[in-house]
Amino acid sequence: MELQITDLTKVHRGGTRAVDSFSLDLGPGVLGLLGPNGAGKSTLMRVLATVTRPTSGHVRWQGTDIGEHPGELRRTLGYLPQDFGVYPQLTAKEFLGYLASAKGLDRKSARGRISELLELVNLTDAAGRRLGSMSGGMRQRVGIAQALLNDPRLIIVDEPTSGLDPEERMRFRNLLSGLASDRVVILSTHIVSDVASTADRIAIMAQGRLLRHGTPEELLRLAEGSVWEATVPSEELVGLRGQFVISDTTRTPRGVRVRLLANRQPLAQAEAVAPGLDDAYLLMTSSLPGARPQAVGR
Ligand SMILES: Nc1ncnc2c1ncn2[C@@H]1O[C@H](COP(=O)(O)OP(=O)(O)OP(=O)(O)O)[C@@H](O)[C@H]1O
Repeated sequence: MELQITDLTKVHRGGTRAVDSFSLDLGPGVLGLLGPNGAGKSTLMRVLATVTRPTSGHVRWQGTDIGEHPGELRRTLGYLPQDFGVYPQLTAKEFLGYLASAKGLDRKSARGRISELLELVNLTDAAGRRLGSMSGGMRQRVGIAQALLNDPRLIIVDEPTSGLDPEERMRFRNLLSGLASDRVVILSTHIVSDVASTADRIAIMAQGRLLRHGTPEELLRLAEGSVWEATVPSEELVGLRGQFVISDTTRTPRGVRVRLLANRQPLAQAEAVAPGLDDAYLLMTSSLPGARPQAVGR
């Protein structure tokens, strides 16, 4: 099972180069696609899901070029777009039934599959509830159920945890990683904690380009030696922000505990600490022209 993305570029009408010479090969497992808002993640997901065509480059699924044969991938694709629209008047079961028939499943196998999926996403008891009356988290779970109707081998989910509470997020992440042993799962997000625990590999994207790709451990190793902590009087914080990328601050009775990124020891009292993925991500995205590291989610 393999998805090959080769030199992919998408220029939107109006000239925005949302995806810029992006190449990556993927096998089974969860790929966390991380990038700040506007990095081009949704555009890339839409090209991979064959919703929009690239300006140039190729995507191959099991060796077949999906530009020439989109059906090869569509048959085995589960896609949860960022702006997943629902019909508020339909119940979860009716909605899934409607999509199952749109995907060509016959009535009998659709019925069995829908019960299975409602069970998987923990919505069996809410099967008869109208989508309009559900919480954001419940609707997202209906969204993942619809993406799984055709037992896809390639699952693409775009910013799936926005609007979910922490418990729902965790359940959603566990659900996806449980599916990934024999499927290619791509999860795009700007929230590092969404991918920190579940992704087998992480790709960091910014300004349409792939900045880095590797296992979480490989990305952490790149940040080793660049993360420091020091306690400073709170009035020094503003000055430090002007000089360094600050990855975290915590108030303590003795001042502010600051976590910051620097190539060498930034302050006499600073101690080197082990990097987290938040730090690694900040390090890779904060040096970009026009980057606003404070906007990076945690
Ligand atoms: N249909 C479109 N027409 C023109 N420009 C677009 C279109 N869709 C996206 N863009 C632009 O392309 C760039 C990348 O947007 P995209 O939505 O792919 O990024 P993203 O990483 O998914 O960000 P977000 O998390 O905010 O959705 C942005 O500058 C955006 O304004």
